[in-house]
Amino acid sequence: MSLEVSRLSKFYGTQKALDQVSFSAMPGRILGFLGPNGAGKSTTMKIITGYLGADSGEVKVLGENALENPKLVSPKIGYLPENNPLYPDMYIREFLEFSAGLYGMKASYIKERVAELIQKTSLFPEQHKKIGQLSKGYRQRVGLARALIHDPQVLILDEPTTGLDPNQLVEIRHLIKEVAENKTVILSTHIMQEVEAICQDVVIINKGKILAESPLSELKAGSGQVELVLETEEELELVWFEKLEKVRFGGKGKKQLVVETSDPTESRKVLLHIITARSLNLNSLNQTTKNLETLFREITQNQ
Ligand SMILES: Nc1ncnc2c1ncn2[C@@H]1O[C@H](COP(=O)(O)OP(=O)(O)OP(=O)(O)O)[C@@H](O)[C@H]1O
Repeated sequence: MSLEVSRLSKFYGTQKALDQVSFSAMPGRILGFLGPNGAGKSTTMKIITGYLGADSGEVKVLGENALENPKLVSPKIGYLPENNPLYPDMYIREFLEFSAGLYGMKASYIKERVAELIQKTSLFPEQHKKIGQLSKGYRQRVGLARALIHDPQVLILDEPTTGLDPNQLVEIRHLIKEVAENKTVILSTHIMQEVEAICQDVVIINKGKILAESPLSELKAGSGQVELVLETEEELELVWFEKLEKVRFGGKGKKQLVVETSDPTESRKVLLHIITARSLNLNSLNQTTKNLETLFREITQNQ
């Protein structure tokens, strides 16, 4: 484990923002930190990165106690905060050189490192612009380059793709995936597709409490539930399928039925029996695992 968060609690006044939060992250993997608005994601990230104190609990980064030794730990962490604070009047190169200087890097190495990161984050075409003149996607690249400048082993990214257009979104995700190799990455997001696209592990937080922590594949498989999606030529009625427990119409309306089941073989038999008995024309019958969005809604709404 390169990052271990244990029983972290945090109050803002009388409001408990974090309640015994524990989870861990491993090198070479991207952990999706998922939660609705106000769940406690940014608060957790600010505590890990030393920007905020905790009321109780422990954070260990590469074996070091981050809350007790922030100066020792902060060089090991790269942080892209939610609002990506940058200096709009600075030029990209100037800003990155300035940031590198804050880590006490040698002047002779700074230029080389900045050039390397400009290349890596594809900032090259915009490199002569001031930060204030950049599009949001390019500003995120600068934020990422800034977070990576000291080659940290742990990377904390707070909603790195919020507000990006679909093309920028794909590019930034690709970039995160690329820079994540050999690092431990925690990425907070509301976007389930993002987690499905680039994360191997998932932690779900709601109202300051951890509700799930698992590899993504296990979370999806472990629900034990699959969905059968049936499409017919004719409109259907839910009462015909009352033998099956969880049945609803799908997104396509009354010609599409979704059956949630832990026994797909038996449910498929029942469905086909009804189709035959009612002489309906079957267009398709497919099986899918539950997507993360459905699981997330179930996990957070059952709290
Ligand atoms: N500085 C603060 N003072 C008082 N309350 C705060 C402060 N920062 C956060 N909170 C509250 O703590 C809770 C957790 O907030 P936090 O920003 O950590 O959630 P989040 O999961 O990052 O939300 P979002 O996805 O909306 O960014 C919220 O109820 C929020 O209003």
